[in-house]
Amino acid sequence: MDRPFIFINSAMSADGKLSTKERKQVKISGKLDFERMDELRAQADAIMVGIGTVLADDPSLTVKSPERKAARKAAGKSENPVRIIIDSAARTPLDADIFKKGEGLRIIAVSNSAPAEKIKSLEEKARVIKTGDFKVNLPELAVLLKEMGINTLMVEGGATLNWGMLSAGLVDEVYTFVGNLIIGGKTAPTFTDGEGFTEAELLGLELLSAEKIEDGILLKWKIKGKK
Ligand SMILES: NC(=O)c1ccc[n+]([C@@H]2O[C@H](COP(=O)([O-])OP(=O)(O)OC[C@H]3O[C@@H](n4cnc5c(N)ncnc54)[C@H](O)[C@@H]3O)[C@@H](O)[C@H]2O)c1
Ligand SMILES: Nc1nc(=O)c(N)c(NC[C@H](O)[C@H](O)[C@H](O)COP(=O)(O)O)[nH]1
Repeated sequence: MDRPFIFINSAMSADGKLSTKERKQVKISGKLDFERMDELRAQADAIMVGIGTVLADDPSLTVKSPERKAARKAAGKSENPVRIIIDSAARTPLDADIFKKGEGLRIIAVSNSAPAEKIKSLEEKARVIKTGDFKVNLPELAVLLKEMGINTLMVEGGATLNWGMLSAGLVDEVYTFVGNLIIGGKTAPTFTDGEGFTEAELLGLELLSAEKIEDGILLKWKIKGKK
């Protein structure tokens, strides 16, 4: 399948959570890891999050550093990568920060069962791509994104989208910043939620690097496929 190089970059607590049991955003990264994330964003052709993240965090998904934005412009690119929301039912709020902040193309991926009137209102703010009957068909979307010239795609989460991408075999590398805190909670989102693999489907990884950053550790993994 001709698709972009796809990596996930998320921050999780030492006990593997992405946020609290109320899905409240937690500042897990320190200054240096946010800097690292900003650099990853600036180097990426596109950034992708799920609608759950948009509804919980209202992220702008913009590049923060003026130097990085200038470097992108000097290279003839938009100051921000393409920003993509995976949103089966077209629930993205029209006043979401992602529409208000920064220049650059926004893409909302919806399923074929999304309400027509919601799609119509989103089309004034973003390019809407319809794929999948009830939930977004991620493999099909990946091929479309590659055809659009997106060669490097950064997935920032959340928990369910990470599952969707990993279980579809669409992820090449995973970068997890493990922060120095415990969040706990049976219902708190983890790095990978969703249905979960059976013993026969476990996903094998190759450790690429482990690096201490401030009080946390950055683990970089290459996906090897079924263990
Ligand atoms: N710490 C971090 O790095 C980080 C990063 C992002 C999000 N978060 C946290 O994660 C939580 C959000 O995670 P979440 O799991 O609720 O939502 P999510 O952001 O993973 O969005 C998942 C939603 O995307 C949609 N979707 C459509 N097609 C899909 C498919 N094929 N596969 C998977 N999803 C599909 C569905 O509506 C699904 O519910 C928030 O609390 C947020 O703060 C943390
Ligand atoms: N790398 C990272 N470390 C964290 O500690 C944390 N909570 C997130 N969460 C990711 C989520 O997408 C955030 O909501 C955006 O990172 C908000 O920042 P922006 O407005 O997008 O710049 N990501």
